[in-house]
Amino acid sequence: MTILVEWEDLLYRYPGGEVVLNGASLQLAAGQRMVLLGRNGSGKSTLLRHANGLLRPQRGRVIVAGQPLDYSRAGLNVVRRQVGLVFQNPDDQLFSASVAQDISFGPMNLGLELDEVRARVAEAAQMCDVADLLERPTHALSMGQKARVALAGVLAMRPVALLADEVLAGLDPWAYEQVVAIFDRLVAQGGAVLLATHDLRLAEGWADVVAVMEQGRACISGI
Ligand SMILES: Nc1ncnc2c1ncn2[C@@H]1O[C@H](COP(=O)(O)OP(=O)(O)OP(=O)(O)O)[C@@H](O)[C@H]1O
Repeated sequence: MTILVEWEDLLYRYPGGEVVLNGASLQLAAGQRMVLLGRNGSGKSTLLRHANGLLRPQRGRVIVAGQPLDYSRAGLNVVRRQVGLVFQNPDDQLFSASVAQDISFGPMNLGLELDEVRARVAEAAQMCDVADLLERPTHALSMGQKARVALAGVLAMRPVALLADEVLAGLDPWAYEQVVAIFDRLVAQGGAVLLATHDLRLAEGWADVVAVMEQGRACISGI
């Protein structure tokens, strides 16, 4: 079993806040569909934000594709190609004027050729069904459209592990099924998907592994 992302005994306290992660350990393996459950404020997003170095633990370590995270700019560039993180609130993820610019932001930052960037943007936009929105300003989208654009921006980086925070919450049933199919495709290609969610349907019907955040730790659940 190839472990793509490993959280090892993390301790994390937000500046001036309380301890959120306290001995949190979890492994996400290639080919896994994992759901992370837990009450509001239990630390699910905080755990996810450690996987690509957005947060740095005060104790413990994060290992991606066998390498402990390197928090230098170059190191974070490498890890952000491997681990894609979709935020809970798409407004935290969308910055550019247009949808096309937003989806191309990540691939442009990788320094890819323009043709390659265009191909990736077209592919990701088509997968997420936002191809007809490419010229639209991001601020003029509905929440469900924003969520799909944010996902397209992450997919355009072609991550091997995709971590998403409540990404399915605001989607209509049709878009929901479509996004689940995108996750399944990534898993079938040897990647892994971890969804932080309150959606028990996903835990019961979709996940291979269900983890629960409680008291600063992630426990693998039997359900
Ligand atoms: N930027 C921040 N600064 C200080 N405290 C924070 C910050 N972000 C989150 N917290 C606190 O850390 C704790 C864990 O938050 P987190 O967002 O990780 O939980 P969650 O399990 O994802 O919650 P939800 O299900 O509501 O999305 C909460 O008590 C929250 O108030």
